[in-house]
Amino acid sequence: IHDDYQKTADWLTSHTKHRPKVAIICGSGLGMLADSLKCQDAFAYSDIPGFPQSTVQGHAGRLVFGELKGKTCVCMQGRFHMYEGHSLCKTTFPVRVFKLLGVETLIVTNAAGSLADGFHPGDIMIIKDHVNFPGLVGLNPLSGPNDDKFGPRFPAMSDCYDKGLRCLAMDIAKQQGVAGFMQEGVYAMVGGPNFETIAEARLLHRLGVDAVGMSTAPEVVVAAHCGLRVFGLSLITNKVVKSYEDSESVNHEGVLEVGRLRSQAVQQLVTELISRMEINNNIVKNAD
Ligand SMILES: O=P(O)(O)O[C@@H]1C[C@H](O)[C@@H](CO)O1
Ligand code: HPA
Repeated sequence: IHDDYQKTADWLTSHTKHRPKVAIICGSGLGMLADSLKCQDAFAYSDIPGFPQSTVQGHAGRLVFGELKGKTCVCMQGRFHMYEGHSLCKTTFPVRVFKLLGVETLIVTNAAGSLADGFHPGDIMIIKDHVNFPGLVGLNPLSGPNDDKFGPRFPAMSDCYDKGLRCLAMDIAKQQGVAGFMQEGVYAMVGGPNFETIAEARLLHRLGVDAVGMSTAPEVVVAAHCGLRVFGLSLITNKVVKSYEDSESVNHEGVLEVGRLRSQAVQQLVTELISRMEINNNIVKNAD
């Protein structure tokens, strides 16, 4: 299996001069982050050996290499979800490829519905921790024989969202004047693709979940397993309906719409975070 990741990494290394230290996974409607990379090399997922395909609207299906504020990055414009029918190994495949490419920091973004009472659509939540519901019942990308080359059989998950990066992001939000809609909280992954019933929403709320979505946790588990530093952001695109009296209902178009509305704020925050984070960067000259 290690060979499969290595083959993809080798193919990418032979097709771009960029040697990224930071990888970004863009959530629903947040793919524009990739457009701001300079000196781009972009590949359709369908052209990359071993890569799965994106099937969800709002996930373009391109891997973009380039520079952001002088730092070399690789950006997934579109991610893979369990509900698309991919195995968890496939949904997290790019994370191990990034590791083999020399990436040290993974930034994950997603669209999520809020359960916390003080949260509102348009808020940006720094992910402090997650509840991996599929993982709790054995649907875990690390299931099966452990690959010791990536990490240990029983990895700790008690500190998978880097505290230093969380603090830095909050400082940056204050400086950028967007602290008013910044939050920090717990993200829970459910399998999807249906949105939650009211009883499910109430259950999640009681369990202390602040935001719910259908991705991210498996990627972060695989990243933490292989020693990547992780930073995560949820864009709150809707309130999860918790009352039988509430006539509102959520839909994917609405999710994408809030993504468009806040895309610039998310982009500015992530750009500044990358610019200010410490990495052993090695920009390759004359990459075009
Ligand atoms: O890829 P993310 O987690 O941002 O996508 C969310 C969850 C579903 O895929 C979709 C629902 O609108 O957005
Ligand atoms: O309300 C939601 N539930 C699950 N996933 C989501 N992704 C965006 N909004 C939601």
